Amino acid sequence: MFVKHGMNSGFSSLASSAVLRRQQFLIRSLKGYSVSDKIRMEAVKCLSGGASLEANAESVLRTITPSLDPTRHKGQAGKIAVIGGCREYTGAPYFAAISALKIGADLSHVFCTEGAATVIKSYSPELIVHPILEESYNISGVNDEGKRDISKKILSEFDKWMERFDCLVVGPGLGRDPFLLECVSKIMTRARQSNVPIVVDGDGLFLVTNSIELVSGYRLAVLIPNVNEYKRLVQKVLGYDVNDQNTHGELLSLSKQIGNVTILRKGKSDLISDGEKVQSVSIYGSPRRCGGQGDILSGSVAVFLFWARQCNSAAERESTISRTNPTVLGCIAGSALLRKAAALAFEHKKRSTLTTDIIEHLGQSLEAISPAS
Ligand SMILES: NC(=O)C1=CN([C@@H]2O[C@H](COP(=O)(O)OP(=O)(O)OC[C@H]3O[C@@H](n4cnc5c(N)ncnc54)[C@H](O)[C@@H]3O)[C@@H](O)[C@H]2O)[C@@H](O)CC1
Ligand SMILES: Nc1ncnc2c1ncn2[C@@H]1O[C@H](COP(=O)(O)OP(=O)(O)OP(=O)(O)O)[C@@H](O)[C@H]1O
Ligand SMILES: [Mg+2]
Repeated sequence: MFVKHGMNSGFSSLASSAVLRRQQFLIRSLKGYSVSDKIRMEAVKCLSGGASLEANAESVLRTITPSLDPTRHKGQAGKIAVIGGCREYTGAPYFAAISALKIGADLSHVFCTEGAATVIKSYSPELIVHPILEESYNISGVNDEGKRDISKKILSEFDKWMERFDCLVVGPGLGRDPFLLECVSKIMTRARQSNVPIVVDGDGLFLVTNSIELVSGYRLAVLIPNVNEYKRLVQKVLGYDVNDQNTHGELLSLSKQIGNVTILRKGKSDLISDGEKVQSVSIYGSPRRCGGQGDILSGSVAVFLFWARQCNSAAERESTISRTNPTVLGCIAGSALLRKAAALAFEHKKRSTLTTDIIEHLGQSLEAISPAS
Protein backbone atom coordinates (compact mmCIF):
# COMPACT_ATOMS: atom_id res chain seq x y z
CA MET A 1 0.00 0.00 0.00
CA PHE A 2 1.48 3.37 -0.98
CA VAL A 3 0.96 6.69 0.74
CA LYS A 4 -0.41 9.25 -1.65
CA HIS A 5 1.71 12.40 -1.48
CA GLY A 6 -1.07 14.83 -0.87
CA MET A 7 -1.05 17.97 1.26
CA ASN A 8 -0.71 15.98 4.48
CA SER A 9 2.06 13.60 3.46
CA GLY A 10 4.64 15.62 5.44
CA PHE A 11 2.51 15.22 8.53
CA SER A 12 2.13 11.51 7.83
CA SER A 13 5.88 10.90 7.61
CA LEU A 14 6.43 13.00 10.76
CA ALA A 15 3.85 10.91 12.59
CA SER A 16 5.35 7.65 11.38
CA SER A 17 8.90 8.67 12.34
CA ALA A 18 7.64 9.55 15.84
CA VAL A 19 5.97 6.14 16.04
CA LEU A 20 9.18 4.54 14.79
CA ARG A 21 11.32 6.34 17.41
CA ARG A 22 8.94 5.24 20.16
CA GLN A 23 9.02 1.67 18.95
CA GLN A 24 12.83 1.62 18.72
CA PHE A 25 12.94 2.97 22.27
CA LEU A 26 10.58 0.18 23.34
CA ILE A 27 12.87 -2.45 21.84
CA ARG A 28 15.95 -0.89 23.53
CA SER A 29 14.10 -0.89 26.87
CA LEU A 30 13.06 -4.49 26.38
CA LYS A 31 16.72 -5.43 25.84
CA GLY A 32 17.45 -4.13 29.35
CA TYR A 33 15.22 -6.80 30.82
CA SER A 34 15.22 -10.48 30.01
CA VAL A 35 11.91 -10.47 28.21
CA SER A 36 10.73 -13.45 26.24
CA ASP A 37 11.35 -13.66 22.52
CA LYS A 38 7.62 -13.49 22.00
CA ILE A 39 7.35 -10.07 23.61
CA ARG A 40 10.38 -8.86 21.68
CA MET A 41 8.82 -10.09 18.47
CA GLU A 42 5.70 -8.09 19.30
CA ALA A 43 7.89 -5.02 19.72
CA VAL A 44 9.62 -5.71 16.42
CA LYS A 45 6.23 -6.07 14.79
CA CYS A 46 5.60 -2.48 15.94
CA LEU A 47 8.21 -1.36 13.46
CA SER A 48 5.84 -2.14 10.64
CA GLY A 49 3.22 0.01 12.32
CA GLY A 50 0.98 -3.04 12.60
CA ALA A 51 1.03 -3.79 16.32
CA SER A 52 -0.77 -2.30 19.26
CA LEU A 53 -1.37 -3.26 22.83
CA GLU A 54 -3.73 -6.24 23.02
CA ALA A 55 -6.47 -5.24 25.44
CA ASN A 56 -7.24 -7.45 28.40
CA ALA A 57 -10.74 -7.78 27.07
CA GLU A 58 -12.02 -10.49 29.43
CA SER A 59 -11.00 -8.43 32.42
CA VAL A 60 -12.76 -5.39 30.95
CA LEU A 61 -15.92 -7.43 30.30
CA ARG A 62 -15.86 -8.88 33.81
CA THR A 63 -15.30 -5.52 35.45
CA ILE A 64 -17.86 -3.40 33.67
CA THR A 65 -20.75 -5.90 33.45
CA PRO A 66 -23.10 -5.05 36.32
CA SER A 67 -24.38 -7.73 38.67
CA LEU A 68 -28.06 -8.64 38.47
CA ASP A 69 -28.90 -6.85 41.67
CA PRO A 70 -32.55 -7.44 42.76
CA THR A 71 -32.79 -3.88 44.11
CA ARG A 72 -32.35 -2.36 40.66
CA HIS A 73 -35.37 -1.24 38.69
CA LYS A 74 -36.19 -1.46 34.99
CA GLY A 75 -34.03 0.90 33.00
CA GLN A 76 -30.99 0.90 35.24
CA ALA A 77 -29.19 -1.65 33.08
CA GLY A 78 -29.55 0.64 30.10
CA LYS A 79 -31.94 2.29 27.68
CA ILE A 80 -30.57 2.34 24.15
CA ALA A 81 -31.92 3.99 21.01
CA VAL A 82 -30.96 3.03 17.47
CA ILE A 83 -31.53 5.67 14.78
CA GLY A 84 -31.79 3.69 11.56
CA GLY A 85 -34.12 1.75 9.30
CA CYS A 86 -35.36 2.98 5.94
CA ARG A 87 -36.85 1.69 2.71
CA GLU A 88 -33.85 -0.55 1.89
CA TYR A 89 -32.65 -1.66 5.29
CA THR A 90 -34.59 -3.14 8.18
CA GLY A 91 -32.16 -5.86 9.28
CA ALA A 92 -29.34 -3.58 10.45
CA PRO A 93 -31.30 -1.54 13.05
CA TYR A 94 -32.97 -4.74 14.26
CA PHE A 95 -29.59 -6.47 14.75
CA ALA A 96 -28.19 -3.50 16.69
CA ALA A 97 -31.26 -3.04 18.87
CA ILE A 98 -31.85 -6.72 19.68
CA SER A 99 -28.14 -7.24 20.46
CA ALA A 100 -28.36 -4.49 23.07
CA LEU A 101 -31.22 -6.37 24.75
CA LYS A 102 -29.56 -9.78 24.48
CA ILE A 103 -26.49 -8.43 26.26
CA GLY A 104 -28.53 -7.03 29.11
CA ALA A 105 -29.97 -3.60 28.36
CA ASP A 106 -33.50 -3.17 29.74
CA LEU A 107 -35.04 -1.21 26.88
CA SER A 108 -34.15 -0.86 23.23
CA HIS A 109 -35.80 1.67 20.93
CA VAL A 110 -35.60 2.10 17.16
CA PHE A 111 -36.29 5.41 15.37
CA CYS A 112 -36.91 4.75 11.67
CA THR A 113 -39.18 5.49 8.71
CA GLU A 114 -42.79 4.42 8.78
CA GLY A 115 -42.34 1.65 6.21
CA ALA A 116 -39.39 0.17 8.07
CA ALA A 117 -41.20 0.35 11.42
CA THR A 118 -43.87 -2.22 10.55
CA VAL A 119 -41.24 -4.64 9.36
CA ILE A 120 -38.96 -4.17 12.39
CA LYS A 121 -41.90 -4.59 14.77
CA SER A 122 -42.73 -7.86 13.07
CA TYR A 123 -39.22 -9.16 13.75
CA SER A 124 -39.57 -8.67 17.48
CA PRO A 125 -42.13 -7.60 20.05
CA GLU A 126 -39.27 -6.66 22.39
CA LEU A 127 -38.31 -3.51 20.52
CA ILE A 128 -40.00 -0.14 20.92
CA VAL A 129 -40.28 1.25 17.43
CA HIS A 130 -40.91 4.91 16.55
CA PRO A 131 -41.91 5.51 12.90
CA ILE A 132 -40.87 9.17 12.84
CA LEU A 133 -38.23 9.56 10.10
CA GLU A 134 -39.10 10.66 6.56
CA GLU A 135 -37.32 10.10 3.26
CA SER A 136 -37.47 12.58 0.36
CA TYR A 137 -39.49 10.29 -1.94
CA ASN A 138 -42.31 10.30 0.58
CA ILE A 139 -42.53 14.10 0.75
CA SER A 140 -41.72 14.94 -2.87
CA GLY A 141 -44.82 17.13 -3.26
CA VAL A 142 -44.06 19.20 -0.14
CA ASN A 143 -42.60 22.74 -0.47
CA ASP A 144 -39.62 24.02 1.53
CA GLU A 145 -41.73 25.47 4.33
CA GLY A 146 -43.63 22.19 4.61
CA LYS A 147 -40.33 20.33 4.82
CA ARG A 148 -39.14 22.60 7.60
CA ASP A 149 -42.34 21.83 9.54
CA ILE A 150 -41.85 18.09 9.05
CA SER A 151 -38.27 18.40 10.23
CA LYS A 152 -39.38 20.31 13.36
CA LYS A 153 -42.03 17.69 14.09
CA ILE A 154 -39.47 14.89 13.82
CA LEU A 155 -37.14 16.69 16.21
CA SER A 156 -39.86 17.37 18.75
CA GLU A 157 -40.99 13.70 18.61
CA PHE A 158 -37.43 12.64 19.29
CA ASP A 159 -37.01 15.25 22.04
CA LYS A 160 -39.82 13.66 24.03
CA TRP A 161 -37.64 10.61 24.48
CA MET A 162 -34.06 11.73 24.28
CA GLU A 163 -33.34 12.50 27.93
CA ARG A 164 -34.26 8.91 28.79
CA PHE A 165 -31.56 7.33 26.66
CA ASP A 166 -28.20 6.19 27.99
CA CYS A 167 -26.73 5.90 24.51
CA LEU A 168 -27.72 6.46 20.88
CA VAL A 169 -26.57 4.30 17.99
CA VAL A 170 -26.77 6.38 14.82
CA GLY A 171 -26.56 4.77 11.42
CA PRO A 172 -27.30 1.04 11.09
CA GLY A 173 -29.53 0.83 8.01
CA LEU A 174 -30.11 4.59 8.02
CA GLY A 175 -29.72 5.02 4.26
CA ARG A 176 -28.37 8.15 2.63
CA ASP A 177 -31.44 10.19 1.83
CA PRO A 178 -30.48 13.90 2.13
CA PHE A 179 -33.64 15.03 3.94
CA LEU A 180 -33.50 12.15 6.39
CA LEU A 181 -29.79 12.77 7.08
CA GLU A 182 -30.46 16.47 7.68
CA CYS A 183 -33.02 15.55 10.35
CA VAL A 184 -30.61 13.05 11.89
CA SER A 185 -27.92 15.77 12.07
CA LYS A 186 -30.31 17.82 14.18
CA ILE A 187 -31.04 14.81 16.39
CA MET A 188 -27.30 14.30 16.91
CA THR A 189 -26.77 17.96 17.76
CA ARG A 190 -29.56 17.77 20.32
CA ALA A 191 -28.14 14.57 21.84
CA ARG A 192 -24.72 16.16 22.09
CA GLN A 193 -26.16 19.22 23.86
CA SER A 194 -27.65 16.81 26.42
CA ASN A 195 -24.42 14.82 26.82
CA VAL A 196 -25.96 11.59 25.55
CA PRO A 197 -23.22 9.28 24.20
CA ILE A 198 -23.44 8.59 20.46
CA VAL A 199 -22.14 5.48 18.68
CA VAL A 200 -21.87 6.19 14.95
CA ASP A 201 -21.91 3.33 12.44
CA GLY A 202 -22.98 2.49 8.88
CA ASP A 203 -24.64 5.40 7.10
CA GLY A 204 -24.20 7.50 10.23
CA LEU A 205 -20.51 7.47 9.28
CA PHE A 206 -21.41 8.65 5.77
CA LEU A 207 -23.18 11.60 7.40
CA VAL A 208 -20.40 12.33 9.90
CA THR A 209 -17.62 12.02 7.31
CA ASN A 210 -19.27 14.82 5.37
CA SER A 211 -20.13 16.87 8.49
CA ILE A 212 -17.34 16.08 10.90
CA GLU A 213 -18.34 18.97 13.18
CA LEU A 214 -21.26 16.82 14.37
CA VAL A 215 -18.84 14.76 16.48
CA SER A 216 -15.62 16.75 16.49
CA GLY A 217 -14.38 17.25 20.04
CA TYR A 218 -17.26 15.27 21.55
CA ARG A 219 -15.65 12.86 23.99
CA LEU A 220 -18.83 10.78 24.23
CA ALA A 221 -18.82 9.93 20.53
CA VAL A 222 -17.60 6.59 19.20
CA LEU A 223 -17.06 5.93 15.49
CA ILE A 224 -17.08 2.29 14.36
CA PRO A 225 -15.93 2.25 10.72
CA ASN A 226 -15.54 -0.87 8.57
CA VAL A 227 -12.86 -0.95 5.90
CA ASN A 228 -14.71 1.33 3.46
CA GLU A 229 -16.02 3.72 6.06
CA TYR A 230 -12.49 4.05 7.49
CA LYS A 231 -11.01 4.78 4.05
CA ARG A 232 -13.53 7.56 3.49
CA LEU A 233 -12.94 9.01 6.95
CA VAL A 234 -9.13 9.04 6.56
CA GLN A 235 -9.36 10.62 3.12
CA LYS A 236 -11.73 13.31 4.33
CA VAL A 237 -10.13 14.13 7.67
CA LEU A 238 -6.42 13.46 7.11
CA GLY A 239 -6.43 14.19 3.39
CA TYR A 240 -4.59 11.07 2.22
CA ASP A 241 -5.20 7.40 1.45
CA VAL A 242 -5.12 4.74 4.17
CA ASN A 243 -1.54 3.64 4.86
CA ASP A 244 -1.39 0.03 6.00
CA GLN A 245 2.28 0.46 6.98
CA ASN A 246 1.29 2.85 9.74
CA THR A 247 -2.08 1.65 11.04
CA HIS A 248 -1.23 2.62 14.59
CA GLY A 249 0.00 6.18 13.97
CA GLU A 250 -2.72 6.81 11.45
CA LEU A 251 -5.52 5.83 13.84
CA LEU A 252 -4.00 8.02 16.56
CA SER A 253 -3.78 10.97 14.15
CA LEU A 254 -7.34 10.44 12.96
CA SER A 255 -8.76 10.39 16.46
CA LYS A 256 -6.73 13.44 17.52
CA GLN A 257 -7.76 15.32 14.41
CA ILE A 258 -11.43 14.77 15.29
CA GLY A 259 -10.85 16.04 18.82
CA ASN A 260 -10.08 12.70 20.52
CA VAL A 261 -13.31 10.93 19.68
CA THR A 262 -12.97 7.19 20.14
CA ILE A 263 -12.60 5.18 16.94
CA LEU A 264 -12.95 1.42 16.56
CA ARG A 265 -11.44 0.38 13.25
CA LYS A 266 -12.97 -3.00 12.36
CA GLY A 267 -10.91 -5.67 10.67
CA LYS A 268 -8.90 -8.84 11.23
CA SER A 269 -7.97 -7.25 14.55
CA ASP A 270 -10.21 -4.50 15.85
CA LEU A 271 -8.13 -1.40 16.64
CA ILE A 272 -9.39 1.10 19.18
CA SER A 273 -8.08 4.57 19.99
CA ASP A 274 -9.14 7.80 21.62
CA GLY A 275 -6.02 9.56 20.40
CA GLU A 276 -3.99 8.63 23.48
CA LYS A 277 -2.98 5.09 22.58
CA VAL A 278 -4.11 2.21 20.38
CA GLN A 279 -5.46 -1.01 21.82
CA SER A 280 -6.41 -4.07 19.84
CA VAL A 281 -8.82 -6.95 20.19
CA SER A 282 -7.66 -9.97 18.21
CA ILE A 283 -9.60 -12.76 19.91
CA TYR A 284 -10.42 -15.42 17.34
CA GLY A 285 -13.89 -14.84 15.89
CA SER A 286 -15.39 -16.37 12.81
CA PRO A 287 -14.12 -16.66 9.24
CA ARG A 288 -17.64 -15.92 7.98
CA ARG A 289 -18.05 -12.31 6.90
CA CYS A 290 -21.85 -12.24 6.58
CA GLY A 291 -23.44 -8.78 6.71
CA GLY A 292 -24.81 -7.57 10.02
CA GLN A 293 -21.93 -8.41 12.37
CA GLY A 294 -20.99 -4.75 12.54
CA ASP A 295 -24.55 -3.96 13.60
CA ILE A 296 -24.29 -6.40 16.51
CA LEU A 297 -21.11 -4.58 17.45
CA SER A 298 -22.64 -1.10 17.46
CA GLY A 299 -25.57 -2.21 19.65
CA SER A 300 -23.15 -3.96 22.01
CA VAL A 301 -20.73 -1.04 22.28
CA ALA A 302 -23.65 1.22 23.23
CA VAL A 303 -24.54 -1.00 26.21
CA PHE A 304 -20.97 -1.60 27.37
CA LEU A 305 -20.11 2.08 27.04
CA PHE A 306 -23.01 2.93 29.35
CA TRP A 307 -22.00 0.21 31.82
CA ALA A 308 -18.40 1.43 31.78
CA ARG A 309 -19.57 4.97 32.56
CA GLN A 310 -21.71 3.68 35.42
CA CYS A 311 -18.74 1.78 36.85
CA ASN A 312 -16.67 4.90 36.56
CA SER A 313 -19.07 6.98 38.60
CA ALA A 314 -19.48 4.20 41.16
CA ALA A 315 -15.66 3.95 41.39
CA GLU A 316 -16.04 0.20 41.25
CA ARG A 317 -13.42 -0.47 38.62
CA GLU A 318 -10.00 -2.01 38.95
CA SER A 319 -7.29 0.62 38.93
CA THR A 320 -5.83 0.01 35.46
CA ILE A 321 -9.29 -0.15 33.98
CA SER A 322 -10.47 2.89 35.92
CA ARG A 323 -7.87 5.00 34.14
CA THR A 324 -9.25 4.00 30.74
CA ASN A 325 -11.76 6.10 28.88
CA PRO A 326 -15.23 4.44 29.22
CA THR A 327 -15.84 4.80 25.48
CA VAL A 328 -12.66 2.78 24.87
CA LEU A 329 -13.75 0.17 27.43
CA GLY A 330 -17.13 -0.09 25.69
CA CYS A 331 -15.38 -0.76 22.37
CA ILE A 332 -13.05 -3.39 23.84
CA ALA A 333 -15.93 -5.21 25.54
CA GLY A 334 -18.20 -5.07 22.47
CA SER A 335 -15.52 -6.29 20.12
CA ALA A 336 -14.47 -9.16 22.39
CA LEU A 337 -18.01 -10.34 23.01
CA LEU A 338 -18.96 -10.24 19.33
CA ARG A 339 -15.86 -12.27 18.41
CA LYS A 340 -16.51 -14.87 21.10
CA ALA A 341 -20.15 -15.21 20.06
CA ALA A 342 -19.14 -15.45 16.39
CA ALA A 343 -16.66 -18.22 17.22
CA LEU A 344 -19.33 -20.19 19.07
CA ALA A 345 -21.89 -19.72 16.31
CA PHE A 346 -19.36 -20.83 13.72
CA GLU A 347 -18.59 -23.99 15.72
CA HIS A 348 -22.25 -24.97 15.30
CA LYS A 349 -23.20 -23.57 11.91
CA LYS A 350 -19.94 -23.48 9.94
CA ARG A 351 -20.53 -22.05 6.45
CA SER A 352 -24.17 -21.33 7.11
CA THR A 353 -23.41 -19.06 10.11
CA LEU A 354 -25.56 -15.92 9.94
CA THR A 355 -25.85 -12.80 12.04
CA THR A 356 -28.96 -14.15 13.80
CA ASP A 357 -26.91 -17.22 14.87
CA ILE A 358 -24.24 -14.97 16.37
CA ILE A 359 -26.87 -12.96 18.25
CA GLU A 360 -28.14 -16.21 19.79
CA HIS A 361 -24.67 -16.79 21.28
CA LEU A 362 -24.17 -13.34 22.82
CA GLY A 363 -25.73 -14.35 26.15
CA GLN A 364 -23.77 -17.58 26.45
CA SER A 365 -20.51 -15.79 25.64
CA LEU A 366 -21.07 -13.14 28.29
CA GLU A 367 -22.20 -15.75 30.80
CA ALA A 368 -18.88 -17.58 30.43
CA ILE A 369 -17.05 -14.43 31.51
CA SER A 370 -19.48 -12.77 33.88
CA PRO A 371 -21.95 -15.36 35.24
CA ALA A 372 -25.41 -14.11 36.14
CA SER A 373 -25.27 -15.82 39.54
N1 LIG B 1 -29.51 -6.64 6.76
C1 LIG B 1 -29.32 -5.33 6.71
O1 LIG B 1 -30.24 -4.54 6.72
C2 LIG B 1 -27.93 -4.81 6.66
C3 LIG B 1 -27.75 -3.47 6.36
N2 LIG B 1 -26.54 -2.89 6.40
C4 LIG B 1 -26.53 -1.44 6.20
O2 LIG B 1 -26.17 -1.20 4.85
C5 LIG B 1 -25.73 0.15 4.76
C6 LIG B 1 -24.44 0.20 3.96
O3 LIG B 1 -23.43 -0.52 4.68
P1 LIG B 1 -22.25 -1.29 3.95
O4 LIG B 1 -21.49 -1.97 5.01
O5 LIG B 1 -22.74 -2.10 2.79
O6 LIG B 1 -21.44 -0.04 3.37
P2 LIG B 1 -19.99 -0.02 2.80
O7 LIG B 1 -19.78 1.34 2.24
O8 LIG B 1 -19.03 -0.53 3.80
O9 LIG B 1 -20.04 -1.13 1.69
C7 LIG B 1 -20.36 -0.81 0.39
C8 LIG B 1 -19.72 -1.86 -0.53
O10 LIG B 1 -18.39 -2.16 -0.13
C9 LIG B 1 -18.17 -3.57 -0.09
N3 LIG B 1 -17.29 -3.96 1.06
C10 LIG B 1 -17.68 -4.13 2.34
N4 LIG B 1 -16.66 -4.54 3.13
C11 LIG B 1 -15.58 -4.63 2.32
C12 LIG B 1 -14.24 -5.01 2.53
N5 LIG B 1 -13.83 -5.43 3.73
N6 LIG B 1 -13.38 -4.93 1.47
C13 LIG B 1 -13.80 -4.54 0.27
N7 LIG B 1 -15.09 -4.18 0.00
C14 LIG B 1 -15.96 -4.25 0.99
C15 LIG B 1 -19.52 -4.18 0.10
O11 LIG B 1 -19.56 -5.43 -0.56
C16 LIG B 1 -20.46 -3.17 -0.52
O12 LIG B 1 -20.71 -3.48 -1.86
C17 LIG B 1 -25.54 0.63 6.20
O13 LIG B 1 -26.65 1.39 6.60
C18 LIG B 1 -25.53 -0.64 6.96
O14 LIG B 1 -25.88 -0.45 8.32
C19 LIG B 1 -25.35 -3.60 6.81
O15 LIG B 1 -25.19 -3.32 8.18
C20 LIG B 1 -25.48 -5.09 6.57
C21 LIG B 1 -26.77 -5.68 7.01
N1 LIG C 1 -10.98 -10.20 8.52
C1 LIG C 1 -11.58 -10.37 9.70
N2 LIG C 1 -11.23 -11.35 10.54
C2 LIG C 1 -11.84 -11.52 11.71
N3 LIG C 1 -12.84 -10.72 12.15
C3 LIG C 1 -13.22 -9.72 11.37
C4 LIG C 1 -12.62 -9.47 10.10
N4 LIG C 1 -13.22 -8.40 9.54
C5 LIG C 1 -14.15 -8.01 10.43
N5 LIG C 1 -14.16 -8.79 11.52
C6 LIG C 1 -15.04 -8.71 12.70
O1 LIG C 1 -16.38 -8.54 12.28
C7 LIG C 1 -16.95 -7.41 12.95
C8 LIG C 1 -17.75 -6.63 11.94
O2 LIG C 1 -16.84 -6.04 11.02
P1 LIG C 1 -17.23 -5.72 9.53
O3 LIG C 1 -16.04 -5.14 8.87
O4 LIG C 1 -17.89 -6.91 8.90
O5 LIG C 1 -18.32 -4.59 9.80
P2 LIG C 1 -19.43 -4.01 8.83
O6 LIG C 1 -18.99 -4.09 7.40
O7 LIG C 1 -19.80 -2.68 9.35
O8 LIG C 1 -20.63 -5.02 9.09
P3 LIG C 1 -22.17 -4.82 8.72
O9 LIG C 1 -22.43 -5.81 7.64
O10 LIG C 1 -22.92 -5.13 9.97
O11 LIG C 1 -22.36 -3.42 8.29
C9 LIG C 1 -15.79 -6.62 13.55
O12 LIG C 1 -16.00 -6.34 14.90
C10 LIG C 1 -14.63 -7.54 13.51
O13 LIG C 1 -14.37 -8.01 14.82
MG1 LIG D 1 -21.65 -1.70 9.02
